[in-house]
Amino acid sequence: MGRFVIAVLPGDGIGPEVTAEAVRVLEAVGRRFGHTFEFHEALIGGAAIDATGSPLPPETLERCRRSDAILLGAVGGPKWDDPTAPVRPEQGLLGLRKAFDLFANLRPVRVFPALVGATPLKERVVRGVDLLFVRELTGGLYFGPRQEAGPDGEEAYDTMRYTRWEIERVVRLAARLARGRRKQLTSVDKANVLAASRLWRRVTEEVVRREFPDLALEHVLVDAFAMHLIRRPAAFDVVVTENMFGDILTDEASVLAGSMGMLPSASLGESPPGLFEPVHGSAPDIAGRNLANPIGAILSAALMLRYAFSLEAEARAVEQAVEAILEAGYRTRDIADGETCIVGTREMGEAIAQRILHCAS
Ligand SMILES: NC(=O)C1=CN([C@@H]2O[C@H](COP(=O)(O)OP(=O)(O)OC[C@H]3O[C@@H](n4cnc5c(N)ncnc54)[C@H](O)[C@@H]3O)[C@@H](O)[C@H]2O)C=CC1
Ligand SMILES: CC(C)CC(=O)C(=O)O
Ligand SMILES: [Mg+2]
Repeated sequence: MGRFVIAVLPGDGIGPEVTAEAVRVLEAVGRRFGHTFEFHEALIGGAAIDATGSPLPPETLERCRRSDAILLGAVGGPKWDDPTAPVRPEQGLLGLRKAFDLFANLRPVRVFPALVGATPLKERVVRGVDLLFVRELTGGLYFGPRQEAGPDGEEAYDTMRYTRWEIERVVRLAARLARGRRKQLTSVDKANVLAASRLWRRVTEEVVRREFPDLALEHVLVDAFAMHLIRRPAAFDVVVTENMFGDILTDEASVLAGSMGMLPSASLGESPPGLFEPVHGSAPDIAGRNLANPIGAILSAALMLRYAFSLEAEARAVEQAVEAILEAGYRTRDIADGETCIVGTREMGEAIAQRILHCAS
């Protein structure tokens, strides 16, 4: 019977709506398995800018530091989109990832059998897809030197910079995960053009051939991979790639799973706390209307149980509850195909929580 402290950072837009459902599900897990989860809310993103002027206030960092894991919703929205503003909501999230050195972002993409019909792709393409993206999260273009605008405002740049050490540690983690799966590792880069990608490919090749000779390793250029991902997704197992490529490819991969609202993520460093958040953003177009799909956030809570607390049976109970509720026909609007029961964010969370509480296995 464990006791775990969780920092909850709801953020903006649909963030508070989906994190509330992930908390509801964790509470159900606590009741069913006899654990105590202690939740402490803190501000991040636009909500934090409004309240304190900073997208990542020191109190939030301190709260996270004193927690075993962090559950986050999403940040950003039109209210804070002024390009001349001195601070932006996204800086809060990037700052949090950097502060805890969360260099590996695990983004599993699984197609639930009940949702095969929810994607515009052919059934034979998506059935059985089970991918794990490992996205480097604290380097590359999102963290390299940048110039917002030159003196005349007519020039700007961002820099993709990687060191051997940054590549080695994320590739090792991806390779270890591949070992526990189908032993297939795909590294995605743009080595025909980018120097950082050539280093990425060289280091990946060395690490995997030397330390993981049992894995099948292939290198694929990112533009072609974007095409393979929707033509033959079942051909891949673990995909490791740099920060921005991973960001873009996983939004694309959400089409396989049926919706942006379906994908979870776990951001891990060498030590706790890890950060657990859905892949999607703050979805201002549907915020505040009980329309958001909370499954990405709920599956992120499952990843928290697995990776932060080593509670594998509990993680599986959440994943099985999601699967069962989808099989039973529950659908939020984004995954509805016309024949199933359309429910709101809260009803979907409640159904999954009830399933966890009342299902024996
Ligand atoms: N991790 C984060 O906090 C992220 C934040 N953002 C921010 O979010 C804001 C909106 O960005 P967008 O480009 O619109 O991306 P988005 O991911 O918020 O939304 C893209 C589309 O997917 C839909 N969608 C997203 N999550 C959904 C859910 N749970 N259920 C049902 N539908 C869902 C939205 O309604 C929208 O049509 C921006 O301010 C952006 O900077 C974007 C990506 C990640
Ligand atoms: C800083 C985030 C807004 C970047 C992003 O889209 C993501 O991590 O998914
Ligand atoms: Mg993204």
